[in-house]
Amino acid sequence: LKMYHNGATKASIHSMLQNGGTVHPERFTFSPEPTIEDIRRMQAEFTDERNWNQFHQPRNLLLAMVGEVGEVSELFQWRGEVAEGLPDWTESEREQLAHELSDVLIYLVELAEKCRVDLPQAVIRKMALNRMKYPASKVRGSAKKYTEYKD
Ligand SMILES: Nc1ccn([C@H]2C[C@H](O)[C@@H](COP(=O)(O)OP(=O)(O)OP(=O)(O)O)O2)c(=O)n1
Repeated sequence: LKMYHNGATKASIHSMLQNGGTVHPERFTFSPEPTIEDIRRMQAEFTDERNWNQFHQPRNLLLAMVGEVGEVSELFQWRGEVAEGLPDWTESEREQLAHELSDVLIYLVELAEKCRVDLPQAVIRKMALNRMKYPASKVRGSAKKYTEYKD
């Protein structure tokens, strides 16, 4: 792994540049685009152009997504624990991971579309439920499931 000044890596420098040059190597954000709706539309165009909609029923999309989750798992198996930022991974391994995670997302987004779940809004609702179920004041620093909390 190539290290720059103060142990910064190529990935952490990329994240610094992404974050307006501020030196917070631990901070990471996504690009604002494409949105989930952009991804839905791009995949719809991809399948339309190939007349593949006939194969893309919800159950098939679910199986395809789970298959791609398996491919993500393959990249992590037998490695032992992997630290945040994947410091020991090669550029090629990182790119493979980016591909497999994208496959999972593409199928997830299309599955949600075919099930008529408005995914971005569903996430907002679900996160509101999560916050109610796990009040920060009550659960901070503990990973217990909500059923294990008394009062
Ligand atoms: N019937 C299909 C086949 C592929 N794809 C798209 C969505 C995924 O992003 C990607 C999946 O392609 P592959 O099934 O070829 O899987 P991989 O890209 O993971 O290749 P491999 O299984 O060889 O690693 O292509 C799709 O929408 N519908």
